[in-house]
Amino acid sequence: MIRVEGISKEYKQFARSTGVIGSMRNLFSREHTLLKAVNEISFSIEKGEAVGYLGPNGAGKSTMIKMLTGILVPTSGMVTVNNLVPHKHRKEIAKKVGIVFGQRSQLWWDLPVQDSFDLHKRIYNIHDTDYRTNMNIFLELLNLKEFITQPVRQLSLGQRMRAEIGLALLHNPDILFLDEPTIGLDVIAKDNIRSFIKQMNREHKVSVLLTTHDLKDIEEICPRMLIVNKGELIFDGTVDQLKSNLSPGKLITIEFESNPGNEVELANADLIADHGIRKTFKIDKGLDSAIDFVKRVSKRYPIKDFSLEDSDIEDIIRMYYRSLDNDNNIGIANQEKMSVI
Ligand SMILES: Nc1ncnc2c1ncn2[C@@H]1O[C@H](COP(=O)(O)OP(=O)(O)OP(=O)(O)O)[C@@H](O)[C@H]1O
Repeated sequence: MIRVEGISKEYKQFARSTGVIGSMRNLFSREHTLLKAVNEISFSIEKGEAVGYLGPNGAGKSTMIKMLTGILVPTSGMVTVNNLVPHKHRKEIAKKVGIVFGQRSQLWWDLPVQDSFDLHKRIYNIHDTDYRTNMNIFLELLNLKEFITQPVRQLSLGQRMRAEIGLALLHNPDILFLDEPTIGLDVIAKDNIRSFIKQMNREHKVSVLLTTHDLKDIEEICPRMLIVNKGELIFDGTVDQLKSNLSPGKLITIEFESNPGNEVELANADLIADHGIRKTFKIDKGLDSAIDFVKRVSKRYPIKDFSLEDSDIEDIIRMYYRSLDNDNNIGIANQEKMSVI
């Protein structure tokens, strides 16, 4: 469905001098440097997949979405969406994809929301039956009925985003590109948007490619994620793979029958919180060693209860991004690069 082969995008970045003399100089000299915003990236996305596209600021995410939707022309490499080259077949591609840019609107600002949907129907030549079916779905699931007659400029951010997503899906596209769809939304609005996107993906088989800084978006919607850094693809795998490869460990909280003091056997574990009979340990490896640890401890000290916690995905990604900054990607990032890509 989406094929990206060795795609790169270079931007010319012009050096601009400041001050009056500098401004005069800018008129005549156009010195520039080349920035590789996307550097030889390859991946493919199959029908019905939901993929998160993740990376620190400036990693090249929006640039990739713009190339996939035909807004930008790649400097080199091949990209096809439904076997079409996006920048050469913009009209045909537009019929097959829906696009939502969190920071930009596709709705008509001064018109009631309904008018944007009616205009979209005409532009995309949507059949009356399809239009009615989809409008009914969106009125209910996105709760558009709450504000469908209001001008777009009067909508809250959450309402506007619901309308944007409905509009992007009105012509039954095969693929939905979302560039930071939950940016600036409150927790409830984010939840609503996520469950709607998930439903469209799972039930209607709309493929989804989503860029975001909110890892909950990825966790909720996308079983697979691609991570980019400085234009390069550095991870392609599932959220669970990333978690198990990078997880700093599991936390085990044990409630003892009585306080065992400092004598608890600590092999393979760090004591990170000590509240007498309740102690929390961090285990470096996976689930097996955590259970082994509990078994071992329980043989020597009577245990009332215990609980296991995974590291939060936010912690894992934070650690991953930090490792990218260190030692030119030596360490976790490179191990990951080798083991997953
Ligand atoms: N039109 C442009 N001209 C020159 N440089 C650009 C242009 N657009 C983007 N860039 C540069 O390309 C790099 C990648 O930008 P891009 O917007 O794709 O990153 P991003 O991952 O979407 O970032 P963010 O998470 O901050 O939105 C950045 O260094 C940016 O400054």
